[in-house]
Order: sequence, then structure tokens, then C-alpha cells
Amino acid sequence: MAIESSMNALCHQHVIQLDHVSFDYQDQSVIRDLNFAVKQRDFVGLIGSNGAGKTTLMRMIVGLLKPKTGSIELFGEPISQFKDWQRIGYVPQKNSFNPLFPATVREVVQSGVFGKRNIARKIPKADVQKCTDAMEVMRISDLATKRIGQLSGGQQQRVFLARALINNPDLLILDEPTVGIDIETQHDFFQLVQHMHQHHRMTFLMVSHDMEMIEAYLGKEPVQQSGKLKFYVKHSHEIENCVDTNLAHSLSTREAELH
Ligand SMILES: Nc1ncnc2c1ncn2[C@@H]1O[C@H](COP(=O)(O)OP(=O)(O)OP(=O)(O)O)[C@@H](O)[C@H]1O
Repeated sequence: MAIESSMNALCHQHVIQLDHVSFDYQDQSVIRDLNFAVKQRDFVGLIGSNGAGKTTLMRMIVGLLKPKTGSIELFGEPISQFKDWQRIGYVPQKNSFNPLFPATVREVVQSGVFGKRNIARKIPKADVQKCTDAMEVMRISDLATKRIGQLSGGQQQRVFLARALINNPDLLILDEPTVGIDIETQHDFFQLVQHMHQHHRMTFLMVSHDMEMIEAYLGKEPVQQSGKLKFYVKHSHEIENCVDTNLAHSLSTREAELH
């Protein structure tokens, strides 16, 4: 019992803490007095109509916008002092690449494992394998040698998701991650993020319009509503962590169960 409660305390540490946060664009008030906390091992789904302020909130959390009032803490530190950005993965709603950008798909995905390391350094074999797995999961293996700027919007989005996943961040922030992605890949992607949440201790904050997916995984009732923003939350208490580090394993295991 004592062990269980100390484990609960450990995974209840705040990853994001928003206190009385407000934000305006010129004379338009977008977010008003928002209080919300994301705890370690939460999966938070954020739902809201167009213009509700979801992207604005994500941009504040990753330090791209400053709240007008209130405070934001990341992993217990005020955002202005926070330096551990490699703990956080962020895939924004729209990435658009200059068609002439010279990097290939494999190079962009692989750059997810560099962190603070020297980019010119030789990449360890295990990281090359991770990259191959992530490309397989996101169904972009056949695009590996293509230039990123020459892909369609949906293909580019899959490259960014693969890149975010191999970095294995403690917190992954996804802004409408599956917009423009075909149904089959969407399905595999959700399977994968759920597995990462339940077995690999990852915390997720995901903006979505996919009510079906949100309700299926996070339940029908939001735990909090603030203005037009609705927060759905599932906390993972699974303590049997998966030791397999191959990204594709959750899909192959699952598919084997289904057939
Ligand atoms: N750079 C900007 N300058 C001025 N107003 C902006 C800017 N970005 C967003 N807004 C306005 O702020 C409001 C919130 O925008 P935001 O992009 O955060 O909404 P959202 O909930 O992510 O919407 P969607 O579901 O359409 O992506 C909208 O009314 C939008 O027009």
C-alpha cells in the first residue's frame, strides 16, 4: 500500500501547470483565467470549436507566446527559467516546408534523436533502427530518400510525427496531429500513442477534433471546461512497463492479436 501510494505520488507530479492564464491578440480576448494542470502520465485531449484558442494555448505552453497574465510552469519550473526543452516534443498543426529544402525524409526523422548532440556525429546503430521503425509505423519507409519539401502536406505531417516519436520525450504535445492523414495511418498512430502512454510513461497533450477517438480513449465527459476549451483526461497507472524499445512492436503485437 505504501509502495503504491509513493508510486502514485511520483506519477502525479505536475508536468504543466497553468495558473490564471489569460491571452489577448490586440483587442481580442482568446483565453481567460485558465487554471489547469497536466500530471505525469496523463493523456489530455483538448477539444474546442474553431477559434477557441487551442493552438494559442499550445504555443504558450512551448514558450512561443507569452501569457498576458498568469503563470506557466513546466516540470515544476517557471517557463522563463525552463531549459530542458529536449524533454518536450511538439508537433504543430501545420508544418510547411520550402520545396527546395534539401533534407531527405530519413534525415529529418533522424534529426529527432540528436537532442543536444552534435549533428555531424555518427548516428548509433540503435538510433538508425529506431528511425526505420518510426518510418514503418508512419508508413513513410518508401519515401525515405525523397526530399521533405517535395512531399504532400499529409506525408510531411507523418514525417514530423515519426520525428517526434523517436525522440522519446517525457511530454509530447500534438496539435491536430492526424489532419490530412489517411484513415489507416490515423488508426495506427492512435494505437501507437495509446501504447506509449500506457507502457512507456509518456505524457500527452493533444488537440483534436476527432471526438470519436477522444471519447473512446478518454471517456465521454470532460474533466474541465474553460470558455470554449474542453479538457478530457485519462491517467495511466499501469506499472508494468514495456521493455521493448522497438517502436513498431506495439503494432505488430496488436495486429497478431487481431488475426
Ligand atoms: N496571430 C494572430 N493574430 C491575431 N489573431 C489571431 C492570431 N492567431 C489566432 N488569432 C485569433 O485567435 C483566436 C484563437 O485562435 P487559435 O488558432 O488559437 O484557435 P484554435 O482553437 O486553435 O482554432 P482551430 O480549431 O481553427 O485550429 C481566433 O479567433 C483567431 O482568429
